[in-house]
Amino acid sequence: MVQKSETIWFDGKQVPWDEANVHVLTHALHYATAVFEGIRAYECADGSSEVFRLRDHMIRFVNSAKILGIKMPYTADEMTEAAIETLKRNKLAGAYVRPLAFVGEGAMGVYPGDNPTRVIVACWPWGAYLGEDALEKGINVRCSSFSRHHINVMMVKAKASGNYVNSVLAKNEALADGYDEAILLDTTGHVSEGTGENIFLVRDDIIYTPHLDGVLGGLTRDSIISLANDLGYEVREEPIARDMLYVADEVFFTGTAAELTPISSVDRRTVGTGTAGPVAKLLQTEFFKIVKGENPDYEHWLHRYQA
Ligand SMILES: Cc1[nH+]cc(COP(=O)(O)O)c(CN[C@@H](CCC(=O)O)C(=O)O)c1O
Repeated sequence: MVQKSETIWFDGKQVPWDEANVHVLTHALHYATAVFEGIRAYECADGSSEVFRLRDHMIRFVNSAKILGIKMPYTADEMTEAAIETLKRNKLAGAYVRPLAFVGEGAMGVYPGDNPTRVIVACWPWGAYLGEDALEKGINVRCSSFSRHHINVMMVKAKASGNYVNSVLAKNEALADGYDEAILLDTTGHVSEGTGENIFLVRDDIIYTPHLDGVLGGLTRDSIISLANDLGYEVREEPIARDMLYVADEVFFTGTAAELTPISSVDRRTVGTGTAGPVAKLLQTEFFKIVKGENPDYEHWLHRYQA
């Protein structure tokens, strides 16, 4: 259950959590005409807080609406301020931040007509996305029987609510089969991404990740690629066949909610030694130093605030 905070930013106003409601004939409830973001705020060692790559997330948020043709009444800068206002109003030093823009009530039917776009920002504490042990010990995953969207069926660069029906189907199947998470292949059978994460593998100290064509342009993926390059690793963005995962030295997920989560087995095949490998551990350690404001080289990624 989500741990409630006091208020939610709703169309420009702070509204009590339990009063942030909509009508059941809200267009987006029926037709998934909605886009969202997942952002994390972290409490830093010096007592301040920061929101990781906040403006980059809000640029993606506005672009997601543009891709879906949903009118967006606020700019990325206005949404950036709305997130900070809501974190401070709720005195949250660390939190998960969820902006959502959705087509409201009015006309029904596939065409949303001139129904209004409603926009919210909700913030709440959210710990380890895939379980407390996951970050340390890794998780067991399966390749899903569901393919990731073809890039001309769903617009995967948009963080669109409708894209997540595919994720829910894959996640439900994986959990029902005794796994922690699913990896989705694309319609050509190449490795795509997780239900809510990007994916990386390591082989002979070279890091591989699927190219951006068919996956959400993850900001954690982007950050880890920059960090890996800065640490001297070669990162190759290229098509990856499923069995490359089976013989990899390391495999791991990245995402705002998942942060950097090692994968210990794929389709019941142990990855490397079955625990977090040295490259994943190094990147995870350095990533957490960055998001907690302990590495000044990456200060430009941090939007500081005082809860
Ligand atoms: C499909 C997908 N791919 C990659 C990513 C990683 O993107 P980024 O967060 O910018 O590094 C996410 C984020 N998934 C968000 C939603 C999770 C949820 O269950 O809701 C998140 O991690 O916040 C995805 O949903």
